[in-house]
Amino acid sequence: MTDVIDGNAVAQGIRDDLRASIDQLEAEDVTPTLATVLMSDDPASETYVSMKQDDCEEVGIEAIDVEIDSDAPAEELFETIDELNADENVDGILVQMPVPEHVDKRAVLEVIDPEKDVDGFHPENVGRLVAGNARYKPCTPHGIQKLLATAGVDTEGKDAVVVGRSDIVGKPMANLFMQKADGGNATVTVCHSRTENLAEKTRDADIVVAAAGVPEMIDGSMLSEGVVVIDVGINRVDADTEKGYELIGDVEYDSAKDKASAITPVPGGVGPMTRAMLLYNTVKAAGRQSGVDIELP
Ligand SMILES: Nc1nc2c(c(=O)[nH]1)N[C@@H](CN(C=O)c1ccc(C(=O)N[C@@H](CCC(=O)O)C(=O)O)cc1)CN2
Repeated sequence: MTDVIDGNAVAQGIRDDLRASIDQLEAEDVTPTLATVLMSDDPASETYVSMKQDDCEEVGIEAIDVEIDSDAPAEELFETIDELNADENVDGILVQMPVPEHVDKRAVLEVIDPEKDVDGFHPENVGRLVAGNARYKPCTPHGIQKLLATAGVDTEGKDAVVVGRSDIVGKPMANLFMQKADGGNATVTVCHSRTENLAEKTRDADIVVAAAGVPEMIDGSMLSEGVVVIDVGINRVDADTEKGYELIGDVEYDSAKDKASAITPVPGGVGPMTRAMLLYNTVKAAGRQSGVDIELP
């Protein structure tokens, strides 16, 4: 029997558990506050930001919603970040990615105050993560570690193959898997668009994290019996549905499920965990910046 890992349920558990930490902050008159900044007309990005706002409301995090025209000058975004950096009431700042092409993404990540960088994308936070002393773990790979732990998958000594080398998922995931820490101690292979014989690599894996953004690029023929499959892909493809599209992962679900001991679905797998770990980082940021010593789940 394949364990279909229910990301919605695990994420709900994290949101419920975070209530106790938020209560600890509230007892000291601290309301954790997250500012989301959206500079995009991409419908998927709009959906994610709106879901993040709703999640904040559910758990008692104050959410500030900043929207900037996608064709506004880049300076408008930089000025907004400066203001949010200076605002003592703001604990966390999230600039939804991707930003428009005329905006220098790396410069954006560098101007966010590292203490407020709840995405964990600032170079200082990336460096701390690689050094094994993370301030804020990036939300998606952190969420995947939580999913694996909840599903009882021990990564120690396992062969983990990460397909995709993005700054948001692939690179931090590979780093976390290789660390001498819980959720790490794996032997890690990172595959990408120039990898030759991908199927040979994925067939050797105990754990496959598919994060390439290519619909159904990994199917059952590329996997070994008993593998754990984590599907990060959330691809909108045209379909005859009410919304006009359906969500497809980077994994061909049915054939992969036949091989897997555990697998995440799309939707309802990694996506909700990305959002839950953003709340976690925001509460952590509020604790750090207020000096209130909170316990985190
Ligand atoms: N600043 C950031 N930008 C982006 C990040 C990030 O971590 N920080 N990650 C991705 C996308 N992402 C976060 O914003 C994200 C993706 C998916 C979901 C989600 O909840 N998906 C649902 C389905 C939602 C739907 O109906 O479309 C699911 O999988 O069940 C949340 C966040 C890029 N940008």
